[in-house]
Amino acid sequence: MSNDLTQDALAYHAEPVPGKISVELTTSAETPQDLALAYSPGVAEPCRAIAAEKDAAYLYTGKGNLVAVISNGTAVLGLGNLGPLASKPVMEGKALLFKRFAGINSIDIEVATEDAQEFIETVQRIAGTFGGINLEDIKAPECFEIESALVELCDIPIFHDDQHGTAIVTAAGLLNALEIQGKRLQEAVITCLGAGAAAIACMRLLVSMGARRENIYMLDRRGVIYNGREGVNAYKQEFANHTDKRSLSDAIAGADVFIGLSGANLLSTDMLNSMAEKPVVFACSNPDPEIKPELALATRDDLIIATGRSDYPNQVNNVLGFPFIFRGALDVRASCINEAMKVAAVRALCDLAKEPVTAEVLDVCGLSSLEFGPDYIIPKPMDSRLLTRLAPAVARAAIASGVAGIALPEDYAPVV
Ligand SMILES: NC(=O)C1=CN([C@@H]2O[C@H](COP(=O)(O)OP(=O)(O)OC[C@H]3O[C@@H](n4cnc5c(N)ncnc54)[C@H](OP(=O)(O)O)[C@@H]3O)[C@@H](O)[C@H]2O)C=CC1
Ligand SMILES: CC(=O)C(=O)O
Ligand SMILES: [Mg+2]
Repeated sequence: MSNDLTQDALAYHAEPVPGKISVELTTSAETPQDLALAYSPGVAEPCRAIAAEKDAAYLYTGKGNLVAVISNGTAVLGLGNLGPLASKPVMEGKALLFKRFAGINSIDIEVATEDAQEFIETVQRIAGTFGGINLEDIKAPECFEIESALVELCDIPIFHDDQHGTAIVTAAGLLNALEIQGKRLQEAVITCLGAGAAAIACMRLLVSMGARRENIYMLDRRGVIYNGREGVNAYKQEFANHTDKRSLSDAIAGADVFIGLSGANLLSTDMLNSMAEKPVVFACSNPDPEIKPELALATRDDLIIATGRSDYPNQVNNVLGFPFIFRGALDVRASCINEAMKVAAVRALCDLAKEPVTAEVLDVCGLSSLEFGPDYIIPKPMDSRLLTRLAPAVARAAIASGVAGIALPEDYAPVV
């Protein structure tokens, strides 16, 4: 890679052919006999079988290993409302990650509407084609209504990645970072900048895992969300606090944890200096974090910092979650991705980070050594054990919580 990220990134997306994904055949289509099976007349047989029993679609079509990545482009990374077409590189990117890390076929679909009901109806009508649906980069608060409606309407997993993928990876990274800093989630004071899809879901999961609701200060563009503030939607209201803190400077003074799910360069060095000793800073806005790691580390040396990016240590990004969570869910034909499955993924991620890093990962990262500690709180996306640890943990949790459609084979070993 040269020093010109813009040129490199555009060239990467343009060559060898435009985009990042393609469709391949899985069976022979070379002879008239092949075509007589693949198309007319043979194709009528699986059609009849599926018409008689819909689960036959899992036997005779690609449905069971196909996930749609669906967006309307209203919250593209931290870039804002770029619209559906401009979100396509991100959605193709998610499809790439599904295939690369979990062997899941994935197609991006960009829906041209900002109306929640229109979006729901569009997705509901095409949902049966897929084994699961990954909603992506849909802004809050519409994303909450969209996801819960589709969960009710569809019998396949519907998963808003920016909510739950992010929450799972953030919770895992935070539990490990706090352990290294000698702190406990139950006592940690958490300042969360951002009150959208990712922030609300992250704070909800942290509370369900032991964080104290009253120790969380959530902020949006207008500052701290406090009891009695006007114009606060129901989702933000869940995190309204009894407090006279109003600004980020007020809310971050003395905090143990900063979680940024907002926008670029919003955390100043003065704010960082005002945090408690041994703080944890997750500056997770993409592509540009709330504070650059080099600036944060130059400001104080007792912190642990993570970002959402691949080019710094400690990548707290939903890529560590969604491919493997869907792999586990698809492999047992789960009807949804529930809390038990999410918590199983958090635990598996936490545990994997404490195991020795493999030579394969060190090699691909260009490192000679790496171990659990301030610069390694969470596994690297290239760690092939993510698949073999997270997918079975999620699949078993689906079975134990009664949402699996089929049993897991005893010798289950997911491969890409
Ligand atoms: N690392 C990771 O894995 C992930 C990172 N993210 C990042 O999180 C961010 C938010 O994404 P998402 O939740 O999907 O988007 P949403 O549009 O749903 O939410 C954005 C939130 O950020 C707040 N915000 C934006 N700018 C500021 C600001 N200057 N000061 C304070 N708050 C601000 C908004 O405030 P208001 O409500 O007032 O408009 C809103 O609450 C993005 O940068 C995204 O890249 C998201 C998912 C995964
Ligand atoms: C990583 C991701 O999904 C986001 O930043 O929106
Ligand atoms: Mg996203």
